[in-house]
Amino acid sequence: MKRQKLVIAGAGSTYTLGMVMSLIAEKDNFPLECLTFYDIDHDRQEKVSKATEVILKEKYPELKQFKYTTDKKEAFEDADFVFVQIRTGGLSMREKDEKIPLKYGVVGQETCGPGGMAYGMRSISDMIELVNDIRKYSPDAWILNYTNPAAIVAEALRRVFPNDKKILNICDMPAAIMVSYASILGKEIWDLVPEYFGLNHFGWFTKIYDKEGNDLTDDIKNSILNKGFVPEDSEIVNDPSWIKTFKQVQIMLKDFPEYLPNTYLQYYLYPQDMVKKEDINYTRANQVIDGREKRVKNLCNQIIADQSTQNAHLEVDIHGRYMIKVAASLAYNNCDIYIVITENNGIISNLPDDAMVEVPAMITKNGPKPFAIGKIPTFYKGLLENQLFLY
Ligand SMILES: NC(=O)c1ccc[n+]([C@@H]2O[C@H](COP(=O)([O-])OP(=O)(O)OC[C@H]3O[C@@H](n4cnc5c(N)ncnc54)[C@H](O)[C@@H]3O)[C@@H](O)[C@H]2O)c1
Ligand SMILES: O=P(O)(O)OC[C@H]1O[C@H](O[C@H]2[C@H](O)[C@@H](O)[C@@H](O)O[C@@H]2CO)[C@H](O)[C@@H](O)[C@@H]1O
Ligand SMILES: [Mn+2]
Repeated sequence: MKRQKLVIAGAGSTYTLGMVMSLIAEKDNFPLECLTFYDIDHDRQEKVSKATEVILKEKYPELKQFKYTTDKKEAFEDADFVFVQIRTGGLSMREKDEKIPLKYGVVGQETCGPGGMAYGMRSISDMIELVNDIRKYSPDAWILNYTNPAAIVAEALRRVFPNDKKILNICDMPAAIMVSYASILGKEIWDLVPEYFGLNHFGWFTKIYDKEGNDLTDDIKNSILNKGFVPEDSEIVNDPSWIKTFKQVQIMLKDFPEYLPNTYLQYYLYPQDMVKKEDINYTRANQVIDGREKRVKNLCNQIIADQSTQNAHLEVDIHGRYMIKVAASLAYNNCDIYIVITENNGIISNLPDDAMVEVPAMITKNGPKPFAIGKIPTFYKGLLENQLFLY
């Protein structure tokens, strides 16, 4: 099995430690030769990197090299994979994306509505620059992108790099939802096979099967309708905001019983309720700044001070694991099925060919091979087109 040269761009991210723990958990499936961190913010990246050095020394001694840099050439030369997770403008701009629309009684959310559009406008130029930089030094590397708003970023990258077939945008939300389905069913997420269609943060599960082909959709629906729905992934299981969001899935399913909704549909189906629930003086950005960002910083400080992970609560999460599983399937032609964002090209036959849709695909070394979905019902087509025509 060829060992991979991986770069993480935006390595000062709050998600990097989870990604590192997931790389360790997946080392047999996606073995690394070297790992390089790249970020434009030296100090932010250095803290995460110093902690990562300790973690890797303990848990990944076979890794040949780990380094971190703000130099593009040093970062991107000779890479096999680049995982991208940047946030242009940082969490302080996220705060504005959320608070300004709320001031006008409109949904204030980082990937939906005016805030999502503003974040999109910021992300696009950095992402285009980053892809050009990566391509200068590694024309053949796979670029797997998590940077939000993934729907808008995917659309921009499709337009600017139409011939680059090694850029793949993904989102962890369908996978995080499937972790909760798996828990309902007493199974592992990797035992489930989804049927799903939509745009990023705007889609529906139409079926969930097990690997033997048994249809488990009604079991999941009945459980949600009768017992509610809760997050189960380690990163969000105890987070009050995510608990509230998952709870809303029961209401969505009661009101729209045909398919199982992505959690983000709450902002589109109940915008005024969402606005009412928000505190304009303390939005999600504030919660993340005071929560995940501080927690990760403290975790890094603890590991660096101890030069050990013995007092650190480190967890593997679905966010990290999902991207690595997709990467492994691309690298080794595993032909696993994952939900990814890809050009429609007839997959949803009554949506435009050039739409960037989120659908299940077989992930091969030649890229994602999405499965045909055919015509979607008018209601969903209308909702999706409303979004598409905004772009
Ligand atoms: N697609 C998904 O489902 C998904 C899931 C989780 C997070 N995300 C996205 O991942 C990104 C990171 O989230 P976070 O909360 O950890 O943010 P963060 O602010 O903690 O980290 C982002 C890092 O990116 C760096 N950065 C900013 N611009 C850069 C550039 N041009 N080049 C290199 N580095 C740059 C920052 O310095 C920072 O260290 C965000 O875009 C977020 O929306 C996406
Ligand atoms: O409000 P945040 O910053 O906590 O989350 C925003 C992101 O939410 C989704 O990602 C979840 C993910 O689904 C879950 O598995 C876990 O890893 O937590 C993430 C959030 O913390 C969404 O898919 C992303 O696009 C958002 O960035
Ligand atoms: Mn997402």
